[in-house]
Amino acid sequence: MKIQNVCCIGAGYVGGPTMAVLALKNPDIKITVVDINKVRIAAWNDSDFNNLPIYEPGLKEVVQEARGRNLFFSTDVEKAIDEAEMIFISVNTPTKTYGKGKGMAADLKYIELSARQIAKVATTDKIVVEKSTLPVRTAQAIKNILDHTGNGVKFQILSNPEFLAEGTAVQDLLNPDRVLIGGEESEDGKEAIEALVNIYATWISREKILTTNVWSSELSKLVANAFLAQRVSSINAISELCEVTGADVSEVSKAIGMDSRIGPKFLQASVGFGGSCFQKDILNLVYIAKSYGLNEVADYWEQVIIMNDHQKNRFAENIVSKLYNTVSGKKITFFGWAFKKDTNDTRESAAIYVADALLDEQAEITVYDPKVSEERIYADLDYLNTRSPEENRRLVKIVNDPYIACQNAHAIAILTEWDEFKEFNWHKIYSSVIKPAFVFDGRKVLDGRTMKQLGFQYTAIGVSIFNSTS
Ligand SMILES: NC(=O)C1=CN([C@@H]2O[C@H](COP(=O)(O)OP(=O)(O)OC[C@H]3O[C@@H](n4cnc5c(N)ncnc54)[C@H](O)[C@@H]3O)[C@@H](O)[C@H]2O)C=CC1
Ligand SMILES: O=C(O)[C@H]1O[C@H](OP(=O)(O)OP(=O)(O)OC[C@H]2O[C@@H](n3ccc(=O)[nH]c3=O)[C@H](O)[C@@H]2O)[C@H](O)[C@@H](O)[C@@H]1O
Repeated sequence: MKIQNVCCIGAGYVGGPTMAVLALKNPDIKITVVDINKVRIAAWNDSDFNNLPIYEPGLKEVVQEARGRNLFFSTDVEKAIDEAEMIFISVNTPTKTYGKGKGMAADLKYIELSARQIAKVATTDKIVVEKSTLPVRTAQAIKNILDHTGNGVKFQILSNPEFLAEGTAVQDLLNPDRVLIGGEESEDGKEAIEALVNIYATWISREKILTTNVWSSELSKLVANAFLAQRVSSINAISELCEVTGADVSEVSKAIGMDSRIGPKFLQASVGFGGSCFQKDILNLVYIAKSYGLNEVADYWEQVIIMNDHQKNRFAENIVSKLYNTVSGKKITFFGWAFKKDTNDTRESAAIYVADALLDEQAEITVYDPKVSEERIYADLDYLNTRSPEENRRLVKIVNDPYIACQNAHAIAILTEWDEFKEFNWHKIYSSVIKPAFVFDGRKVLDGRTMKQLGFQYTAIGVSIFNSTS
């Protein structure tokens, strides 16, 4: 089966870049990405490619080439569904904030709405592809909704989870470790799988395209994120031990990572992992395990989140204790607000929680982040509901110049590992801050020895206070 018309519901961090690359590599397939968010669609269609709603290195160039040729962004959801032979569902699946499973389970209301909309509009047979990250067995629910439309249309459901990481989305899409496609084991199922394999095979070698049953595919996505987050929590747990024993966590990471069975990636100690998915997907995994009565399994994975919360808290506590047990009325400069470098995404960023803890202690915070907007930072703080929006605006200032951000600061905290922080004129910064000049490096981006030579009281995650050389 040769697919000629594809629709993707959801023009977010996954739908936008994924479909842009699919369109780039399949110029003969018409791909329409739809969203109910008019502002987002307008930004995808902006004549200035610098105004795309998502910042990802290389994305602008891909959209520039494909948009208007075979890639389209639209708010006309029904038309795009009707015309498509294959429909990707790439809507958000946040943690539930109400009712049963609150704070743990995935909220599938946007998935259900998408399925209902497909059921309502479809007049020809469709392949529906789960691109969003979903609890295992969601395909069953989608199939139930679709199969009860009563209009004779046949649907095949595939699971095709996305493994891209933000900041490297385009590279990850162009050169993925693997593509995973789960489908029904029937003849129709196999045909649907093959149709999707063919789309990816235009640029990815077939050995990297893995096909499984639907449930393995759905579950593998949750498990992949859980394993990755577990590595971060594991090394972060060790970072605390390093701080009290004189070991240096970077040296430990290197030493263990050289064992080919462990490997060097994802062993970077930090102020805690953020991002829209790690926490949400592990909580979802925990919820699923509990719902099957697998309490030990649930407890095991929950510990990854507990450790991550602890890491964020202790970073904030350390700042307070080093600043003579009070930050009340003191200016703390944050370098970085995004959850990692090279993205403007701030969802679940450690910076939000560290800021909240310091604001509780009556600190005044000035933020510099090269990509995150002022509105976003205030929205993140307002969302917590810890204090009024007016209070957040009074206590938190956002500036575009890192040197102005540091003037008269009592401490500088590094929350995101932006490369440019290494290139700053730290000598100039030293002269403008209040002494002793404290720097708390939550990402280990700076060279400890140089910082100390410049006169800073420099503390980094996972480095012992007794170890003055690193
Ligand atoms: N952000 C990431 O790096 C990754 C995310 N994922 C998964 O992909 C899914 C999507 O994530 P993001 O793209 O980050 O979310 P997002 O929030 O950036 O985008 C989702 C979009 O779907 C739209 N939407 C919701 N309901 C709709 C409907 N009924 N009709 C039309 N549009 C609708 C929203 O307006 C929004 O623009 C989630 O399940 C997430 O877990 C998977 C891999 C990576
Ligand atoms: O499902 C998802 O949303 C995606 O989640 C992660 O991607 P992402 O969250 O974009 O970014 P990561 O590079 O995984 O980083 C996540 C967080 O962990 C932190 N991290 C990562 C690695 C590390 O060694 N140390 C560390 O603290 C990062 O700073 C960041 O806050 C996964 O890497 C992707 O494979 C997956 O598709």
